[in-house]
Amino acid sequence: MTERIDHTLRNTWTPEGAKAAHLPPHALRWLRSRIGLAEVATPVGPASLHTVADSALPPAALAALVAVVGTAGVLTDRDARLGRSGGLSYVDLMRHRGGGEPAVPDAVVLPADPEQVQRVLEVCAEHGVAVVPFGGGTSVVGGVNPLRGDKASVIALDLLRLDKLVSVDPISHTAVFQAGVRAPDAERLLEAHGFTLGHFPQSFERATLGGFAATRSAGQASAGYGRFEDMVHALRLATPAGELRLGGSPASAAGPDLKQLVIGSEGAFGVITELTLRVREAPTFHHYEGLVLDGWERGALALRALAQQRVLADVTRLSDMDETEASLELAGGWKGKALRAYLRTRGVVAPCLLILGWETTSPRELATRRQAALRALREFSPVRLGRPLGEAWRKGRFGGPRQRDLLLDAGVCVETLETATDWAGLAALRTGVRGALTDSLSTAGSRPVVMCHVSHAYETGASLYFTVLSPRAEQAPLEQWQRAKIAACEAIVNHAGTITHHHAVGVDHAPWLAAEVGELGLDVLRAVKARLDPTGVLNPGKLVSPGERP
Ligand SMILES: Cc1cc2nc3c(=O)[nH]c(=O)nc-3n(C[C@H](O)[C@H](O)[C@H](O)COP(=O)(O)OP(=O)(O)OC[C@H]3O[C@@H](n4cnc5c(N)ncnc54)[C@H](O)[C@@H]3O)c2cc1C
Repeated sequence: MTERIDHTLRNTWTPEGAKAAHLPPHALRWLRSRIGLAEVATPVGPASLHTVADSALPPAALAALVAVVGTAGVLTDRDARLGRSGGLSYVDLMRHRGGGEPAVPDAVVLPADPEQVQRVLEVCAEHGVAVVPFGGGTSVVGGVNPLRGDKASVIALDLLRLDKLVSVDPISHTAVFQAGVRAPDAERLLEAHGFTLGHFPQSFERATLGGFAATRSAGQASAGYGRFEDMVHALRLATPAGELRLGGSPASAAGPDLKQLVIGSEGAFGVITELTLRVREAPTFHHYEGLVLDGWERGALALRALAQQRVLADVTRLSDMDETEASLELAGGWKGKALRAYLRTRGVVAPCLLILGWETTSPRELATRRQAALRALREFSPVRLGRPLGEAWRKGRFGGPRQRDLLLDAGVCVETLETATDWAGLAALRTGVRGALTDSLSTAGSRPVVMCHVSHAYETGASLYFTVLSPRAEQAPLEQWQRAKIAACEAIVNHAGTITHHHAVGVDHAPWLAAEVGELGLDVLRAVKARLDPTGVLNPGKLVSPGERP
């Protein structure tokens, strides 16, 4: 058995909270002058402040669930339920800082294997109990909100006991995992066999393999290892209508790929219980370095060249000027100042940081790939800053959520959103979303910083990932962000962006899904759900239950 996540931690990333990160005094000064941040502290409130209603699970349903998973497998205590009260978006986190009461499930059910998951779903369908599959609970789109839909009660179906590596096939380079395995545990378990999955999203420390598959996740090294859907060789899906076992061939022409229909179904079609994943030989050579390009337009051209010449590094990440400035200010001190001075001497007026990272099993492969990438970049005149900057990025690659806790404590409205489009439309999409966020969050006394980076580049286009820092409104802080998010979503669909490149649809993006797949497309998804989940118990309000566009 592997290490378990503390799900009762719903208000900070780690038990240490803001103490796990460091914001130097000059960074706070920079924030005050750049966004007009006032001195407000909004600490995490104690869990005891929340009102948690008694469990509404009917006694007959409770007894039937206990019969499947045992008494220890059904938790109805306050802390366990409050611990599955939502994901980890800004809005979720603010609910623990006096921003309103979180919705709480009526029970937490902990099946121990795929067969128990199947039987739990059958019990819930029979008793009309809504089911929210719960992996790492890191959703930032309301994916694990315990909504009841038209049911009187709801359980969080927590997969934490499905934590086993079932088998490894060193010949085919595949590994079978239960769906509740956390990403760091998966890497540890594979390391013993000389393999890696290579999936490193920023939520790596807490998220699970089942959650990655259910949301079509993309890790920081997606250029090298692919997105999560590229890694899924086969899967098992428990549904109220029975079990689906899909995939298993390296490729197939047997009709549309049903496995891909399940990947990204966000718990609305069934519960992924087991995944056969493609694994790769664990790298023995790592090389990360930093470069600077002058201006976003030149940076985007450089990325396109790398992608279309098929010489992307495994990690390829371009920050725009605002993100480069903020990274230097929030981390930098004298080093940041020195770097800026050096870049000025090199004639760079709009520094955009490019991180390139290679992970290989031979030094020769590393050298060949690196040289090919640097050759492709030459015409864009990058300033090479060497390995220390690249290695510093690698070291801090999972630090964002810790720094977020600290910024939340300091009264900052800090949130991210993401999209993608083709290269031809990328500049307009970025301008449109930046404009929407800036207009929505600007007030007489303050203006937000809207930062952007590309961390996933493809031959045909790229993702855009926005991070917003704004002074938190004293009145109605949740509405402040929700207005900005709506404005950004409208800008995304109006500029032909996808409503989500890797965070998934959940509750938050559901009103815009029709703009992407059309009403007929939505009907197709609803028809699939109706066949697999005829009584509609699975994850109500997510993916295929869109409200009106606000
Ligand atoms: C700080 C932070 C950084 C993040 N960075 C990234 C990133 O770099 N890349 C990225 O892709 N995402 C990122 N995310 C989003 C999130 O981590 C991903 O969506 C992740 O895939 C969710 O995994 P999880 O195990 O936490 O799933 P959960 O949050 O528990 O669930 C997500 C959705 O999937 C469903 N679900 C979970 N498990 C199953 C299952 N076994 N079967 C069926 N449905 C299931 C849930 O009901 C829910 O709808 C980030 C989130 C945070 C908070």
